[in-house]
Amino acid sequence: MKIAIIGTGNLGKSIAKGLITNNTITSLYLTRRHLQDVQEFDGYKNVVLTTDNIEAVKQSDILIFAVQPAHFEAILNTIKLYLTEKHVLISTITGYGIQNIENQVGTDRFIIRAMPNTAIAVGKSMTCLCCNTQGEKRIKIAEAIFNGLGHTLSIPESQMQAATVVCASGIAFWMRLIRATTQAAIQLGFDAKEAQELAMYTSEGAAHLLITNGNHPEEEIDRVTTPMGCTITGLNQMEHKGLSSSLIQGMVASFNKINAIKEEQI
Ligand SMILES: NC(=O)C1=CN([C@@H]2O[C@H](COP(=O)(O)OP(=O)(O)OC[C@H]3O[C@@H](n4cnc5c(N)ncnc54)[C@H](O)[C@@H]3O)[C@@H](O)[C@H]2O)C=CC1
Ligand SMILES: O=C(O)[C@@H]1CCC=N1
Repeated sequence: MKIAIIGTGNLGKSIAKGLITNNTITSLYLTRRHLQDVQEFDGYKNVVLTTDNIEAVKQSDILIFAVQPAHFEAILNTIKLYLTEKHVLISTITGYGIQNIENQVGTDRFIIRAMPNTAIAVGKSMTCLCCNTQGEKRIKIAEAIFNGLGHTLSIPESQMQAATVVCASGIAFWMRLIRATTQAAIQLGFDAKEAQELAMYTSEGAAHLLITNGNHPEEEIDRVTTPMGCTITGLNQMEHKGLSSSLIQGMVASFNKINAIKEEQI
């Protein structure tokens, strides 16, 4: 596949790492305004670093846009004259709807919105996908790319904002939970390195139990909570302090912030 990542910042670099590691690229153009910030990709076979978005578009079939929302419109304006029937446009941009993209480049383009997360760098992204009518003819290509770098789910565009919170911001939320677990483990007597090891692999195990067994979390919790035991004592104390409630409220606040970002764009 001939892929370009337009805007190789935090997410773009993560996608590039994933693509290079799983070796699905024929060529990979990485664009950024200042190339010194993407030097880590210099020297990889078939990877081209450039500040020239038009050149990247001309040389690629699949265009993955990973710029900040405020920069997207200007970039689409710059490249739209160079789009041909071969191009599949994949936007990872938060709060920027398909209709906005169509307004820039036309309804006859293959347009897909993808919401991956930074775990794409290690092939473990949960990526939600949606597309315009034309994009349905190319959605299999997007699924192939993102299934190679984790797990995908096709959703209606109306759920994309929620997917951004749950999946993309979700990496940060889970990191904070893992950090808090690490801090507790240190207080309980482990050194910092061991504490993080315990937190990381325990959270991995919990997720894998659900992925493998397909159970509801409470079913797995029931297997751990000995009556009058330490687990239920800890869990109940966490709920008294608002663990579930604060997570839910945080995620709803995050969701509402995307509406504010959208309004700033108008
Ligand atoms: N960071 C994340 O975990 C996720 C981010 N997103 C979305 O992806 C987009 C990018 O996010 P980040 O990577 O965090 O932002 P970022 O700011 O780290 O990266 C954007 C990059 O685009 C570059 N850029 C700006 N104008 C350019 C131009 N004209 N030509 C080439 N490059 C240009 C910037 O120099 C910057 O390196 C945003 O729209 C964000 O909402 C979506 C899912 C996850
Ligand atoms: O924080 C943000 O706004 C972006 C979108 C999801 C992850 N990073």
